[in-house]
Amino acid sequence: MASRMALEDSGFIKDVSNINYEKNLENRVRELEIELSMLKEIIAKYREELEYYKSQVEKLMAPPLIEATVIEVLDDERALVKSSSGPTLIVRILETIDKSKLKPGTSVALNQRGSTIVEILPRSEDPYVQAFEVIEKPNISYDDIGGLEQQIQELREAIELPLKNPHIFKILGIEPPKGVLLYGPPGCGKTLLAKAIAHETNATFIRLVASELAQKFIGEGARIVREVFELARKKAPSIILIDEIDAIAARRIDVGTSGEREIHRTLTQLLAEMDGFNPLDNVKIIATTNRLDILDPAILRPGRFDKIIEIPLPNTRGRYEILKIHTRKMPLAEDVDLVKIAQITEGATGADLKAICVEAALKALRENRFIVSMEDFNYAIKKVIKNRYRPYAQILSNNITAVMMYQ
Ligand SMILES: Nc1ncnc2c1ncn2[C@@H]1O[C@H](COP(=O)(O)OP(=O)(O)OP(=O)(O)O)[C@@H](O)[C@H]1O
Repeated sequence: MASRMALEDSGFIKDVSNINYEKNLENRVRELEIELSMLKEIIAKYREELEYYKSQVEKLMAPPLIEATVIEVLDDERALVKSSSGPTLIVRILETIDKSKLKPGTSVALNQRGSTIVEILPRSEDPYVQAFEVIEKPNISYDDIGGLEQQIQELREAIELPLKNPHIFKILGIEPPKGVLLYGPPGCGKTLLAKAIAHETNATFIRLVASELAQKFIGEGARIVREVFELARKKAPSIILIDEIDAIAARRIDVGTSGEREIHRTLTQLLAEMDGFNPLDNVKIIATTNRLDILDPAILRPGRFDKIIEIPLPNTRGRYEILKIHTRKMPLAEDVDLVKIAQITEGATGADLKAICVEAALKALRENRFIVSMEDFNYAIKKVIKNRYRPYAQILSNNITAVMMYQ
């Protein structure tokens, strides 16, 4: 007891409790600092959330924008558009818009006054863009087409010559065909030919898939056909490609259902558009079909699709030419014999031959080789045949004899 009193007198005990007290305080300060920084983080998070909700409210309160489709970009500041409400307008382009993305057919949003393009809409939201595709100048040339020399010649006479030298037809007093119908099995180069013709004539290429008009754009077919011809005239010289025309132009026994009536309206509009322009205008129409036999004779009348060209399955020489094109940039091993491949792929379409080349190259790549061998091609032929055809491959020792049949 006496010693404690002595310690107290000396101030030692007081010092010890002071030290503890200060330590406690320091700890508390540290705790509070941690709490403070946590609270700051929480506040920042709430601020962020608040900003987000504010922007959402602003968006909800903003006036609606107007949807439109670009017809033509006039210069850096202005474009011609067709607004979804009907009229064709010349509008300004907001400075922040990436002008390289504005093309005929691009779907855009106009501000509420309909005076300025303020946004480029994603492709999938635009029914027009899905309904037809516009390519200013396709980069396919005649060199990219294997075989089909005679068909190319006929197309050049029917389309390229009147587009490039209309006066020749005037001098001779004859009318070139307005429309050309290409028919034959799928994947043999019909679309490719149409694109090549557009390329060689520097024409705008507008592709309309008729089956989509009939299935996806119900109730809009006739309007879309009208718009396509309007656009083609504005962008002339132009080539309109109507793929799978049988979807809207098949012979019909009766047009009873509303769907049938709608398809008939689309066809009527197409025929009216074709009848309405001069054969020497700068707009040409190419249609394709796999089913010539089911077409309504009305579309084959003079002044409509009065030139019919068959695009058949390629023969051996055609297959060789197509293989040469699709292996043009491929490093081939010495044992690769394209003539042999052409001989054993009877019945293959151009699309099949392309698939065989791609498949062979992929096999080499999978095996870390940068050179494609005959073995890769043999594998690819079997694979493509197996995927697309019924059992037609007979493997005879090291040789493959593939007999392909068009389904
Ligand atoms: N004669 C050919 N020369 C080179 N490649 C070809 C040829 N035919 C087809 N191909 C290849 O096959 C692909 C498909 O051909 P394309 O789209 O022109 O066929 P299509 O006859 O229009 O078929 P579909 O009737 O299905 O539309 C082409 O992109 C091309 O790579």
